[in-house]
Amino acid sequence: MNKLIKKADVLIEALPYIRTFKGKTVVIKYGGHAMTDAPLKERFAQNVVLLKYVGLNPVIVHGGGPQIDQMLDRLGMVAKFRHGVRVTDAATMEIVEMVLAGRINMEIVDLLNRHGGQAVGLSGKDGGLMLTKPLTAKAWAESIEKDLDSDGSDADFGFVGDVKSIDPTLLLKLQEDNYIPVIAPIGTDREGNTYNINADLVAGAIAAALKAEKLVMLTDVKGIRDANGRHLPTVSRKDVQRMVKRGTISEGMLPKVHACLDALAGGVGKAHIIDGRTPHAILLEIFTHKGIGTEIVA
Ligand SMILES: Nc1ncnc2c1ncn2[C@@H]1O[C@H](COP(=O)(O)OP(=O)(O)O)[C@@H](O)[C@H]1O
Ligand SMILES: CC(=O)N[C@@H](CCC(=O)OP(=O)(O)O)C(=O)O
Repeated sequence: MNKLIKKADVLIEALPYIRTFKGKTVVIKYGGHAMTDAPLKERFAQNVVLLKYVGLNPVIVHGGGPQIDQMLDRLGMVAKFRHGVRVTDAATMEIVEMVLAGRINMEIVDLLNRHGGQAVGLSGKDGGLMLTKPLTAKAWAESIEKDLDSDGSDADFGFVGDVKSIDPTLLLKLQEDNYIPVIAPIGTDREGNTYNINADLVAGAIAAALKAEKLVMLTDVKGIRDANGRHLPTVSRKDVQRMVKRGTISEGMLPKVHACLDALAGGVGKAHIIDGRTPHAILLEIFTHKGIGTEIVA
């Protein structure tokens, strides 16, 4: 009996959050490192569908970096990165689009639908959702606060893009009809060139365009660590800026925190970085007092 009462207590703990977030949008970035085994993927889908059923509007933006690497390897092609960005020539772009907008996007849509959601797969190309521009080495250096020229590697990234603008009309229409949009980080410019975009950047831009209540990034670490390796449950915009300057935040965490700060500046309520390998990470972060990851507050 006690066990059953505890179960009810857990549901009740979620009540104030369900009330607060009812009707609000939550953009979830599902990183390739968080898509590990099948049971974890099922739990991800259950979490997202539950959010929808209790009245939130989840929007998924997915990555798939490790899965692109695997496919390139199978085809005998070599994955090349410079400053955390995949150098994307025309042949690599074809594979990136096939893996992200094809395989991974469809897999997530299928998972959500099997768990009772009504998911729709998109890329930035659909319905004029996203306009893309080439990402120059200079712009990237500025965004990760590094001087790329100083180490002699300011060469072009190829078909790598940055978000120029988002038109949320299609997403709002889908939300109105109760669909869950699942977005691959691929877009075009006005000339029709296809670009590969870091999924963190796309998630941040979409969260800002939708003025989402929350941006939740699922990755493969517990959240942000301080200089002594201690987990930080809450950080402010200023804390993050200081940590970036000191080099405490580096590598793959840089585009993530930049996307989070941009989203907050664009009107998003809170950004969260959580370990997507923890079962039920999304529900634990959104519906419990303590949360499990790092929240970044404006
Ligand atoms: N201060 C920090 N706190 C936590 N992780 C950090 C920090 N600085 C750098 N990192 C690195 O960022 C990585 C997360 O980025 P990445 O692996 O690119 O994520 P994803 O593939 O999910 O987009 C972590 O594995 C960690 O090595
Ligand atoms: C330009 C660039 O690097 N694009 C990424 C897009 C996928 C991504 O961001 O995937 P994760 O979120 O799993 O890292 C790539 O090609 O790997």
